[in-house]
Formats: sequence, C-alpha cells, structure tokens
Amino acid sequence: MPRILIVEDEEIIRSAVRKLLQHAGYEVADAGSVEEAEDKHDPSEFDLIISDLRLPGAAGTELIRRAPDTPVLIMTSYASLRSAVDSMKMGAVEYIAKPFDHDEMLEAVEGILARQPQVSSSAAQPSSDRADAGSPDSDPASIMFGHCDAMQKVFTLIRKVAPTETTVLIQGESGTGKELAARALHLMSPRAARPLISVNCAAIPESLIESELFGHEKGSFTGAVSARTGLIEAADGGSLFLDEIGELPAEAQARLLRVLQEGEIRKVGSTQSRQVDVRMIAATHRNLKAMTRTGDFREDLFYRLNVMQVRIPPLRERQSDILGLAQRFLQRQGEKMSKPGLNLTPEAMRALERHRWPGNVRELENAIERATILCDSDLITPSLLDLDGEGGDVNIPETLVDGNNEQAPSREAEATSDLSLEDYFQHFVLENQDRMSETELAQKLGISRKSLWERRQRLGIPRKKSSGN
Ligand SMILES: Nc1ncnc2c1ncn2[C@@H]1O[C@H](COP(=O)(O)OP(=O)(O)OP(=O)(O)O)[C@@H](O)[C@H]1O
Repeated sequence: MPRILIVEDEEIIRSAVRKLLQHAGYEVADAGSVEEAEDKHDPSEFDLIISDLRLPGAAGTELIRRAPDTPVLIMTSYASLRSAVDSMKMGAVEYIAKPFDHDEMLEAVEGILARQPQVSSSAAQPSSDRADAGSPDSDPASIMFGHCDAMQKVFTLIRKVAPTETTVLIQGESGTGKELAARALHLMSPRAARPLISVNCAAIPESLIESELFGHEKGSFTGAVSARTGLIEAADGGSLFLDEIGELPAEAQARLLRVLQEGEIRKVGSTQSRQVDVRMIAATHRNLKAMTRTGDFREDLFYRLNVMQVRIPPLRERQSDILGLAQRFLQRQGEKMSKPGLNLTPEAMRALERHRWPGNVRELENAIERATILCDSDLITPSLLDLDGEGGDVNIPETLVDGNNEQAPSREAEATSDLSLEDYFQHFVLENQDRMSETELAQKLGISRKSLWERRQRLGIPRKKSSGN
C-alpha cells in the first residue's frame, strides 16, 4: 500500500486530505511543518509527499531537496502559475492549486504514483534515468473517454506521436478535450517525469505575455523589478502546452519561432540566449492556416507548429460517445455529491443524443453536474438537464438563479434573479475570483477560459496579476 506524507500547517486542510487519502486506501502520515515532518518521520521512506508551499519555517519545496528520490506534490493557496512554476523548477513533480476538489487530488496522487518506477530492492534510479522512463502505463484511453471510430483514430495517433519529439498542433472546438489530449501526449512521452507546463495564451494580458513566456531581465520594462525566468525555461526537459496559440501577439510569435528553430530562448531585455530542451504542443480552435492568409499568424511559425496535427472532433460528430461520456460524468458527480446510483431516464438519454452540443464535452459535463445537484431522486430527467435553454454563450446555471446551488454563496443567489447577463457575469467573477482559478470560474459560468478572458477585458475587470506568489 503506497505511503503518503502530508505536510500542511492548516489543521482543517491537513485532516481533510488525510481522511480523503485514507478513505482511498493509502497509508498516511502528516506533519504541520518541514521540521516536524523530519522530527517525526523519515520523509525519504514515503512513496509520495504532499506539501503546502508556504509553511511556518522551511518552505514545502525544501522537502524536494531533503527527500530527493520521493516525488513531491506541491499545494499552493496562491492559485498563481508563478509559484507553481517555481516549485516545478525546483523539482516538484506536480502542483495543485487550492481550493482543489477531491477528484482533482485523487487524480493527481494516482497519476504521480502510477508514473513512479516500481520500488524494488535495487537502488532508486537517478532522476535522469527516471526522466527517460516514460510512462508505459498511461494511455490516451485511460485519460480521456472515446469509443467512437473518430476518437479511436485520435488515440492511435497520440500513441504513435507521443514517444517522439515532434511538435504537435491540436485542433478542435472549445471544450472538445484538447487539453486532455495534450496531457496524454506528455504522459506517454519519455518526458513524463518532467514538467508539463500549460499556458493559455488568451488568458495572459498581451503586455505581459512575452515576459511570462520568455522571462525578463531586471529593469527591462517598468515593473520588472527583478529578473524572472519564463515559463518556457521552466518546462526545460519537459513539455510546453500552448493553448489558444492563435491569440499569441506578433512579437511573441517571432520569439517562439526562434525557440522552435534554434532551441534557444532570450529573455526580454537580454542580449544572451540560452538553450532549452522543450517539446512543444500547441492547440487552437481557430483556423491558423486562414489566419496566415490574413497576416494574423506567421506562416513560418504555422509550418513549424503544424508538423503533426491531431484534430479532436466536436461532440456532435461523436454521437455514439454521448451516453458513455454522460454515464461517466454522472458516476463521478454522484460520488462527489454523495448521490450514488443515479440513472438517466430513457427520455433524458434521447434528449442528450438529440442535443447539438455547441460547448462540446465541457457543456455535457456541466449539464450533468447541474442535473446531479438538482435531482431529488435517483433519476435524471430531461428537465433537470435543461438542454433547451440555448441562449448566448453565458449559460447561467438555473440553480444559481433559484438559489438552490449549494456551491454558490447564498447572497449570490438572492441577488442574481434580476440581473442582466453582463451584470451576472461581473457579479459572479468579482465574488468568486479570489477563491477560484480561472478554469473553475469559466466552468461554473459554462463558458471557455478564452471567453472569460475576453469578457473580463470588455467589462474592465481584468484578471488580477498575482504578486509573485
Ligand atoms: N474525451 C473526454 N473524456 C472525458 N472528459 C473529457 C473528454 N473531453 C473533454 N473532457 C472534459 O471536458 C472539459 C473540457 O476539456 P478541455 O479543457 O480538455 O477542452 P479544450 O478543448 O482544451 O477546451 P478550450 O479550448 O475551451 O480550452 C474538461 O473538464 C475535460 O476533463
């Protein structure tokens, strides 16, 4: 039975994670600080350490140095990519942003343990060997669901291309599973034990994207008070997933081309270049080829990225997968909300099959989540799925309007019924942005992260830049 050490100073979180993992069958020990962990236990004897980043005394990342052969999963309350990236650079195998839900934590733990070489009596492998070990256990079919012919073809392509160094361009509408496909490509590659850094090019303000991706030297622009490593460098040895690549501004496109051509990055404000070894995976819902014709996307960059193309079909072209996906989400949501044994009525199944699914798998996932919250018996009916309310792209969960959603603050619900969509959007984002990641906000609103980002710009509520951590 795998042994896990939790290091977290907040008692409530520590005991919640401990119970969750014990319930899932792991043997768990815990401590409130790095020092206590070392006094009470030998961290290197565990199969996995899960640690908060900020702790009284030494930081959680210190455990990476003190137990070099044990994978460390870092939890950070500051849902900032920055602190997570810094942890990855120091050798953490993964990070998870608080607040996380139970499924996310269990998935992260299972994924890390599955990727570790089986412990044997021989000495642990040096980390460089580990990086080459790949992840033979992972398969696209275990990461994403898809029985239809089109998805089987996608999986075959992923299996073939993943072990290579080839740059991959994933194309597909919003919500089709491009990010999952990128994760599968990384996990099945020899780089699986190294970081996968995911960047949504649409979600980073244009003025900051170059410095975020490539890093900057101190004083290279107003506000650059210290030198900073970019996300590409942080992915060194691993993979970089550039989501919404079509939104990359022209200057950043030129710099990225250089990385792809020469394997070199130059920080903003620097005259020196540095070699990096990064496998590039890009995704877009746009027609990049058409964008090259209008001059919105560099043609040379397009050809560099488009070495291998994986197209994820929209859900309406995967008719035979709809019910399988729905059952899978129903089971997951049922477990999460302690409502086991939920079933779709035959009418609900027909409604799911008839729907056009403009928001693809994400929309289906949201519909099932909403129905699971609302249902009073163990039968999911068409009215609970509420598939007829196709208005704009902001999909207000009825539960919020009715004030029945346990997950939303009650005053939120009281206030929403008279609000316009824009007001509702603004209200919801302002209320929840400090405790939810952009992905969670977008999911709750039923829109893509790109759409969230665009609306933030339009309504003048840009995402707060976190202050370093
Ligand atoms: N084949 C699948 N099996 C299980 N879950 C899936 C599948 N495809 C997508 N999902 C789920 O649907 C949601 C959207 O997927 P994902 O974020 O990968 O889509 P995307 O194409 O990257 O979207 P966007 O372009 O808006 O970023 C996620 O919660 C993901 O877990």
